[in-house]
Amino acid sequence: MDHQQLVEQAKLARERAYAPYSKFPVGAALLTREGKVYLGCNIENAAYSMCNCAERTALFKALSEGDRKFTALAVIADTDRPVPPCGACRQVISELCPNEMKVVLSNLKGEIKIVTVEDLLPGAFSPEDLNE
Ligand SMILES: O=c1ccn([C@H]2C[C@H](O)[C@@H](CO)O2)c(=O)[nH]1
Ligand SMILES: [Zn+2]
Repeated sequence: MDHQQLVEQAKLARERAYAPYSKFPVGAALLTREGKVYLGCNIENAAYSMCNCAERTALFKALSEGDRKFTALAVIADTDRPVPPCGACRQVISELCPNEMKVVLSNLKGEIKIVTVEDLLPGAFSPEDLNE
């Protein structure tokens, strides 16, 4: 599965977004080492702080199904620039995905920006920082 195909999958996921408050649907597609794709959409709630982003939906689906090895993540929204993940997602992505993994940011205009996990959150707080 190439980056463009992963973006197409993210676009499908976006159609399933539950975003009645922001009216800003987002889709994500997470590729595993074995070639499986987990889709994620944002899911909002009338108690606004309970909203979950598309990226974290995809990651949480994957981990809860037993997958932990990922090779790429695509994200898409109707933005002027390829959609930038929020801070919370950057933190979660940085813990669950390898630093050098590619994250394919995109928008409905067909623009794509490819960054690494490390680019998204340089110097992220990580499990190694916990002194146990
Ligand atoms: O990268 C992003 C940015 C925002 N959102 C969601 C959160 C909220 O539901 C809506 C508006 O912020 O978009 C995502 O899912 N991913
Ligand atoms: Zn987010």
